Amino acid sequence: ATEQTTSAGQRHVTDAPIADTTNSRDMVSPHGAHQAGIVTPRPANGIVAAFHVLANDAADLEALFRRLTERIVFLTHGGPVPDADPKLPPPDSGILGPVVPPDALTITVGLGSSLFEDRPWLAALKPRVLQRMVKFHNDALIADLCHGDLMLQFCANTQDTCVHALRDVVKNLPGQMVLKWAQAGNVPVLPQRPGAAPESARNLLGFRDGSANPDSADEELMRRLVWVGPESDEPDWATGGSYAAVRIIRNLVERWDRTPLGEQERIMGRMKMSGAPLDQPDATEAQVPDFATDPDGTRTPLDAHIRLANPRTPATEANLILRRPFNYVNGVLKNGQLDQGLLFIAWQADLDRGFITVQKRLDKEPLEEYIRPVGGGYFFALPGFADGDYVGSTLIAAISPTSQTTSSQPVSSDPAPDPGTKP
Ligand SMILES: C=CC1=C(C)c2cc3[nH]c(cc4nc(cc5[nH]c(cc1n2)c(C)c5CCC(=O)O)C(CCC(=O)O)=C4C)c(C)c3C=C
Ligand SMILES: [Fe+2]
Repeated sequence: ATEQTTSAGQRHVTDAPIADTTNSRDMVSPHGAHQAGIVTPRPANGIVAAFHVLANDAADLEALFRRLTERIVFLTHGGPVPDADPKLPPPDSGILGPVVPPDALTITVGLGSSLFEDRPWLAALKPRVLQRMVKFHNDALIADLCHGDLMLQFCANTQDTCVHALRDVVKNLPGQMVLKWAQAGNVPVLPQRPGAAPESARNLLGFRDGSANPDSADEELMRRLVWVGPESDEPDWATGGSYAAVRIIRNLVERWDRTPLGEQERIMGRMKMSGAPLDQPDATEAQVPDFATDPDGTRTPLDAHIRLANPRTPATEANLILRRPFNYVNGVLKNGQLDQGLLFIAWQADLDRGFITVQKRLDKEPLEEYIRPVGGGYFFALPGFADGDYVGSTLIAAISPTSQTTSSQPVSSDPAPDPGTKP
């Protein structure tokens, strides 16, 4: 490294990258009626990590949730790391230095269907439409990249902060959960022109992604589309939660980059550079397409991605989802192809009505030739928690004392007890 002296007389290593600290003091509260990281603004970086949970009874699960909450509260607020004793492993990985910045970090906790199904004392409390993700038409699912008892979504201004938080959780909850898979991603931060409407970030197919997303700042809309409400058919403990559909979707970028621009635009249903809908090509990405006056698909093909995903009929209003994806770049596959894609994350109040219905409409779409879903899962994001409370407390409170008396029995994946012996 070359060194130079700054005007303040300090030595400065010029070829060492210096993290952009402009926004490192941004703090997103982890507390509230809903967990952070769902309708809070999406920062530039994210990681989704899925875990096996080792809890065998309600007390174990409560201890896990309480420990996780402690880490979430510390990491999202930031602060000095504890002093290290040279004779012991350091309490912090040190990646972010002696003071952890909040950096807009959010950590969102979701539960997979296996957590409930594998534990008789939890089974009755499973959210109504929480289910194991099953294969869709174009999926080539890799078992090691799918499902999980518990999912954490980390979002922050920098990837270092997400990595630091993941390492912290893994280190601080040994014996409570074991990492199964993780996928990192980011969205390009575009320079915003002063006074101009914000523009959506681009995905790795080069298109703006997010143009027609429901407005996450519209509380009434989010109440309808994203949050499980008290009037729903869900168990009471789930009020304030939300369903996540996570999909790791490879983009076959070499093939896409050799596809003519006009074909790319017909596949998506939007102009590549501006994001305008094809039926109003001189408009902006904010323009709403008018499919009703184009019933034969002359302007927007009937099988265009946006037309299938959202036909914009009164009936399909119920299927709207809140997308919060990240792009991922994983290097090179064994066959020499670039391993890049979309870490698709969508939030909804009802998984069947939302993601699953939309994905069924997208099955066999022309875009399938250029994408391959390889992983992911469905998770239920726990309701929010107040300062002093812990994430998952409503679920723990709902576990009936009778089921807890049998709770020391092993989970179903362990050998069944000998029927001839008394517990
Ligand atoms: C099942 C849900 C969806 C999956 C999976 C999905 C994958 C996927 N999408 C793109 C690129 C774009 N999608 C766009 C819009 C869009 N996509 C979905 C759903 C899924 N996409 C919806 C509901 C919508 C909104 C439709 C509308 O309301 O008009 C767009 C257009 C811009 C935008 O509105 O965001 C792009 C571009 C890729 C590359 C991809 C898989 C890799
Ligand atoms: Fe899409």
